[in-house]
Amino acid sequence: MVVVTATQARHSEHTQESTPVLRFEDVVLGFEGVTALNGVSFTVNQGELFAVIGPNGAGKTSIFNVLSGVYRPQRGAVRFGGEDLLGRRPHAIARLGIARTFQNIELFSNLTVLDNLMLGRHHHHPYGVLAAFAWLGKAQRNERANRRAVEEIVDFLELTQWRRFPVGLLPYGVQKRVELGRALASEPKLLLLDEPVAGMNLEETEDMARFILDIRDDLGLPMVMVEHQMGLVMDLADRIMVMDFGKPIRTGTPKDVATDPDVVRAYLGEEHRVVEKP
Ligand SMILES: Nc1ncnc2c1ncn2[C@@H]1O[C@H](COP(=O)(O)OP(=O)(O)OP(=O)(O)O)[C@@H](O)[C@H]1O
Repeated sequence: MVVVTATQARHSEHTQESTPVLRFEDVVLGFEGVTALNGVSFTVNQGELFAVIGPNGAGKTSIFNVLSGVYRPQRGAVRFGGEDLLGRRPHAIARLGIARTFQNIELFSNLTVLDNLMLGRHHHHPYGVLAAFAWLGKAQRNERANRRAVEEIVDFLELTQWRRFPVGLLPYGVQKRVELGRALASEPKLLLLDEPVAGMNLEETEDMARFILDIRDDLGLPMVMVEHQMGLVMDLADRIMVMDFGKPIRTGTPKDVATDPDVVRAYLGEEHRVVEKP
């Protein structure tokens, strides 16, 4: 079972102490004359929501592109579980259990919600086409298991009323939720959220925030989130890494980061000082 019956431990305050699932070590990535990442290191712990923030061009998307195998850095190491990710192609990294959502929705707009989610499970078809003919019974059982898993995700993300609608007809916020569901459908071990609330209105943002917290708290799934909306990051993240010009300038809890003078100066600007919550 995928989502609801998953037996992962609920999120606890111990995330900081557990063994990291992801290690990004001294990564350097350059493009003809531009250094996108200049010695970036961080770890993500089991069950942790780790956010990356920074101004435009700071290197946030480059981190995601390295993690998902789109870019290969010139230096450094990236380890996920026991595996070295560098040099692996995107589909091989996806197979290891890293799923990603995109800034711009990447779904099949003329297919239904259910069909888009089924496509998210393509790693879970253990039989090739020929084998499926030979072992039709097993393939059918497999198909039924995939359908059950997809229905659990529909339920978890409250998509029931839209499940048979073509995705292209749905409100933007719901489409972003379907994209999140597609990423969950692959049963990832790490989820990368690329600006999950970009372009959303307040209600859609609040819904998405709730689902992100449910994923962390109910499924214990570690996440890396890039997001511009400072309030959301401060509210949701366990730890935040603040990037500037390809380098982390501070990594810590929202409180640590919000009160760090370098962060306030370099990124937020004095006039945008984050007011600490009581
Ligand atoms: N494929 C590429 N070719 C050349 N330069 C690139 C490429 N990808 C990123 N860069 C450069 O690397 C730097 C970091 O870019 P990146 O997209 O990672 O920043 P970002 O923090 O995600 O910015 P934004 O918030 O605008 O998305 C920028 O100077 C960018 O122009």
